[in-house]
Formats: sequence, structure tokens, C-alpha cells
Amino acid sequence: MINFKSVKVSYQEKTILDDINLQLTERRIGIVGSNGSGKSTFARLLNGLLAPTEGQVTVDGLDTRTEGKKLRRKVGFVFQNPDNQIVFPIVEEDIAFGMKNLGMDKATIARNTEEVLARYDLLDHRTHPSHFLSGGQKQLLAISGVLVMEPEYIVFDEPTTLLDLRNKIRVSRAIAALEQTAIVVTHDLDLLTDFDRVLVFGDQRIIADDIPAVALKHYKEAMQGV
Ligand SMILES: Nc1ncnc2c1ncn2[C@@H]1O[C@H](COP(=O)(O)OP(=O)(O)OP(=O)(O)O)[C@@H](O)[C@H]1O
Repeated sequence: MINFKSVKVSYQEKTILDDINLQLTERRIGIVGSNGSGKSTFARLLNGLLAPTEGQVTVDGLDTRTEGKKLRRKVGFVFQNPDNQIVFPIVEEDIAFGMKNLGMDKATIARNTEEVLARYDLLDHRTHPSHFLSGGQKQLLAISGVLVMEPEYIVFDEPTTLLDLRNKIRVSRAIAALEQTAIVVTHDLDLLTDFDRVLVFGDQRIIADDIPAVALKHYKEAMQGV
């Protein structure tokens, strides 16, 4: 369970999120809101990439402020631009990198790499340079690199923004098929249709929190009122 208690985030004088109180227990959670409303800031709080200015964020009881190392194992993070996430020139090396960092043994690294390459249809690319992959394949490689570290939660920050329709569908299916809890920040509202819960961000707070149909209706109405 993810728990936000009186969370505030400020950058210098500017408050981005204020008095956020939340418990997230669902498996598919969508985050929407206008540009600059604090969605990425919220996402980065979830695995301790960012500490709250005030209040507390815990994941399964672990405080993100003090348990950063454990948290980053528990909560994986997929960035919007896979080029920022892919660090090794060769596909299979990139997938192995995070697992090596965690000290996983060679046999597990080999098995997880094989499984994830097969799952995302990347087996033929395993020894190719990562930058030869298409945008969608790169996003799948970025997801692969996180999945193999066996996190229990995965946060996606705008995973389909850079993709064409075919690759959007591929990534959307990849997210739908995950066993893990997924928290997805997106402007792609179609991605959230089958989600369990959607949070709408605005004015430093959550302006709607409901099932997708209700929350997204609220969001669309709020945007049209501008
Ligand atoms: N490190 C930082 N220092 C100062 N201000 C920041 C920093 N990071 C984000 N901000 C500001 O915080 C606000 C919220 O940013 P955030 O990236 O969380 O919004 P967002 O909802 O994800 O936006 P978008 O939909 O455009 O990606 C913005 O006004 C942004 O300029």
C-alpha cells in the first residue's frame, strides 16, 4: 500500500503539491492533469527520487525519505524518454545492468534477460545496439530493464507520449499484462479506460479521485471550462 500523509512539495517559494493525503491499494492507478500540475513530481515521490518538503510518503510501511535503497528495489520507475533510461549500448547488457547492480546471481540474470526479451519480442535484437531499436522497442527495453529487477510496483511517467499508435498499443498491452501494481502518469486518456482508479491533479491538489469514467469526465469538464 502507498500512503501519503499531509504531503507538501515546494520548489523554492513555489508550492507544487499541498496537503496530499492518500492511500493507494489498487493495481492500476492513472494520474492525469494539466501541464505543470505536479504529476511527475507526485510520481517521483513514490520511490524516493524526490523527498516531500513536508509530510510523509510510505510504500508498504517503508518511508521514502529514509529507506531509499529498499524503496528503489520495491518501486521501479520508467521514464518518459527511454533514451534517458537506456544506459548501455547493447540491448542485453542494458537489461542486465540493473540486476548486476542489485547483486543478482548470473543464472538469474541470464534467465530474467531471456524471459523479458521473449516477452517483448526483442530476442532477435539482444546483441544489437540499443539505439537501433524503434521508439516503441526502446520503450519496451526501458520497461524490460525495470521488470527484470522484480519490483512490486512500477511507476510510468508518460510512457506513450513519444510513440505512434502501433507502439502505443504495444506499450499499453505491456502495462495491462503486468502482474505488478502500475501507477501511470499520462496525457493519453485511452490508456486508462480499464484502470481501477484515476487521480486528477490541479491547483496543487487532487481535484478528482474516482473510477476512470467519472474522474476523466471531471477532468474533461474542468479543461473545457478554462
Ligand atoms: N526541480 C525543480 N525546480 C523547480 N521547479 C520545478 C522542478 N521540477 C518541477 N518544477 C515545477 O513544478 C511544477 C510541476 O511540475 P511537474 O513536472 O510535476 O508537472 P507535470 O504535471 O508532470 O507536468 P507535464 O504534464 O507538463 O509533464 C512545474 O511548474 C515545474 O516547473
